[in-house]
Formats: sequence, structure tokens, C-alpha cells
Amino acid sequence: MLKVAIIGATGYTGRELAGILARHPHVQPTYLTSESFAGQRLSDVYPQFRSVVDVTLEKPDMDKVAECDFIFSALPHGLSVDTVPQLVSTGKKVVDLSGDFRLKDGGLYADWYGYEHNQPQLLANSVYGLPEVNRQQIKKADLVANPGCYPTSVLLALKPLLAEGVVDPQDIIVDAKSGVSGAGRSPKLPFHFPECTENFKAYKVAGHQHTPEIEQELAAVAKEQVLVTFTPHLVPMIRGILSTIYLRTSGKLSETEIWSLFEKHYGDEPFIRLLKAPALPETKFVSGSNFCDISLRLEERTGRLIVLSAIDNLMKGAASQAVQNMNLMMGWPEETGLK
Ligand SMILES: NC(=O)C1=CN([C@@H]2O[C@H](COP(=O)(O)OP(=O)(O)OC[C@H]3O[C@@H](n4cnc5c(N)ncnc54)[C@H](OP(=O)(O)O)[C@@H]3O)[C@@H](O)[C@H]2O)C=CC1
Ligand SMILES: CC(=O)N[C@@H](CCC(=O)OP(=O)(O)O)C(=O)O
Repeated sequence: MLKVAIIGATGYTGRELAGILARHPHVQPTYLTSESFAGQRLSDVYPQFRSVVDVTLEKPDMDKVAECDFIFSALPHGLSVDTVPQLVSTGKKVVDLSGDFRLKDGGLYADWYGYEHNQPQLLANSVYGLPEVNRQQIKKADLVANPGCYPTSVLLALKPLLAEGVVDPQDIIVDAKSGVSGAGRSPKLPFHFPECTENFKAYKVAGHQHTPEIEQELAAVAKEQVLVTFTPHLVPMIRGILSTIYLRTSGKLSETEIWSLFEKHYGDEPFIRLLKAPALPETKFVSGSNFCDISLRLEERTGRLIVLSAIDNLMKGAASQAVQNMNLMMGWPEETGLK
């Protein structure tokens, strides 16, 4: 069994990682870090881990991290940019779940994340960890930037259409809804139960940090500039993302022909499930899994194509996708420990 470190194991994604790794046949969660709970066991913080992961949490010590075979970092963005370089310098492979190594243009961090990025070399070397797009590069990577939760749901829904050039890349509208666990475990007023329950609201309209990430990765697929209007919403449920995406097609393809493009791109993908009409994606049916469920409708009356996708933000949107990336980086079958 290989030893795995989780930096930030007490957060929601760190917790999911610990659970997946505890069931993985080739690794064990060995070195788990926390600032606030150091000295306690993970199973004290999350009692579901009693007699499953009883590892004592420690403040990060790079010598101990270096004794592990693989490293996950699940710290907030803005903090990872300082910590990940130290993790990479251990010489071990790293998957970072934050947004700090996803944008190739480091200058974008000031506008979208509110800090100046000071690691241009690592930014250039990191590989964007969406296996359905970058599988071959991920296999060779030392640092994988695990995608954001919303971008995962959007990029998987749009990859076949942008790759085939059958939609207008300048006219894409994403209407996405997320459960509250997307905001992490640290208490913040908008996510306090009385504030968000019995409520449904948009947030960060025309300014969400995932917008440049979505545009960057779609442009890489389309091989031209892509513009996206992205509006996220908060739904009073714990987990899950549903994205509804509106597109303009050339008008030449039928729904069946568009569907066949999805089958061409995703026929062999282990974690994409294409739902034929009348089925539509629902967050409940991907909860706790690494699946992304996708469906589409061509509205002939308006000529709009509507694509829908559902993921679990903590799983395909974060922890299980990170393990999918680890499997690729370590040369194991991609589905190991995930199905
Ligand atoms: N939640 C989600 O759906 C998704 C999250 N992500 C990204 O993954 C990363 C982890 O997310 P998530 O698990 O939700 O976050 P949480 O807020 O739940 O957890 C953050 C972790 O970092 C630790 N930490 C260490 N130093 C600090 C600090 N100064 N401030 C706050 N926390 C600190 C926290 O706890 P401790 O104090 O014990 O050390 C905890 O272990 C983030 O970058 C997030 O943006 C990506 C995709 C989806
Ligand atoms: C509901 C909610 O607040 N969701 C988070 C998504 C966080 C995420 O995916 O993390 P990264 O910032 O690492 O990409 C948000 O909108 O910021």
C-alpha cells in the first residue's frame, strides 16, 4: 500500500478524499493535516471514520509529507499558491484541488481571485486535470490542477460541441446551481442555515472566478476564443451541481445528429452517462459518485440547443476526480477505487 498525504484533510473535499482513499486498493490515507484540529484524530472530527481512518491530524511538516508517495492538497485558494510549491519540491506527485494552478495566464489571478500570482513556472508546468480532455498529459504530470466544480459540469457538457465546431463559441449561456457544500466547511454568513434554507439566489453574477477557467479550457478544445456568460446559483441542498446551458447551433444538425457527436466523444468514457430523452440529469442520481450525467434537447421553435449536466460537486467536482487523476498519474486503471 502506498502512503498518501492530504493537506487540509478536515475540509469537505479532504473528508471525501479520506473516504475514497480508505476504500482504494493501492493506497492508504497516511498523513493528514489540519491547522485547527491538529492533535485530534480525523475520526474525532468526523465520527463516520471511527475504526476506518483513525489517523491523528498534524500541522503540515514537509519532512513528513516527503515520506508519503503521493500528495493531495485541499486548501483554500490563495493559500495553496504558497503551499503547493513546497509540496512539489518534495519530488512527489501532487494534485491540488484549489483554483491556484488552473489559469495559464497568471495575470488573471489579480482580477478574478484578488491576489497576485507569484509562481509562473509552476503555473506553466501544471496540467489541467480533466481526464476526459487531458488524459495523456495527466499521465505524465507532476502537478495536476484539479478542475473547479462548476467548470467540470460545464466543460463535460460542452466538449463534443466545441471540438466539432457545431455551436457559436461566442454565444454560450450557463445557468448553474450548486449545493451549499460547494462553499466549504468554514462558517460564512450567506451559508448559515437560516440565511440559505427556503431560499434560492444567484451570486457573483458576471464576476465568478470560474468564468476564465471555463473560457480557457473551452478555447483549448475549440482552438478559438470562447465567451461564456456564467451565472451560478445557491440551492438549499448539501451537494450537487446542475448546469443548464443554452447554445446557438448552425441550424444544420438534427438533435439525433448532435446526440451522435456525444456518443462519438463519450462512448468509452467510464464516468460519463449520456441520458436519452425523456430522461434528464438530476443531482440525486450522481450523489456520492464520480459520474457526470448529460442530456440535451434541440428546441426547434427557437433554434436553441439546451445541454444539461449533473455532478456531485464534492466528487466529480473535486475529490473523486482528484483520485481519477491520481490513478492516471500512477499508471493504475482509471476507475480504481471509484466504482
Ligand atoms: N467544496 C467544493 O465543492 C469544492 C472545493 N474545491 C476547492 O478545494 C479546496 C478545498 O475545498 P473545501 O474542502 O470545500 O474547503 P473547506 O473550507 O471545507 O476546507 C479547507 C481545508 O483547509 C484547511 N485550512 C488550512 N489553513 C486554512 C486557512 N488559513 N483558512 C481556511 N482553511 C484552512 C481547513 O481546515 P483546518 O483549519 O482544520 O486546517 C480545511 O482542512 C478549495 O480550494 C476549494 O475551492 C474545488 C472543487 C469543489
Ligand atoms: C456554492 C459555492 O460557493 N461554490 C463555490 C465553488 C468553489 C469551487 O469549486 O472551488 P474553487 O474555488 O476551488 O474552484 C463558489 O462558487 O466559489
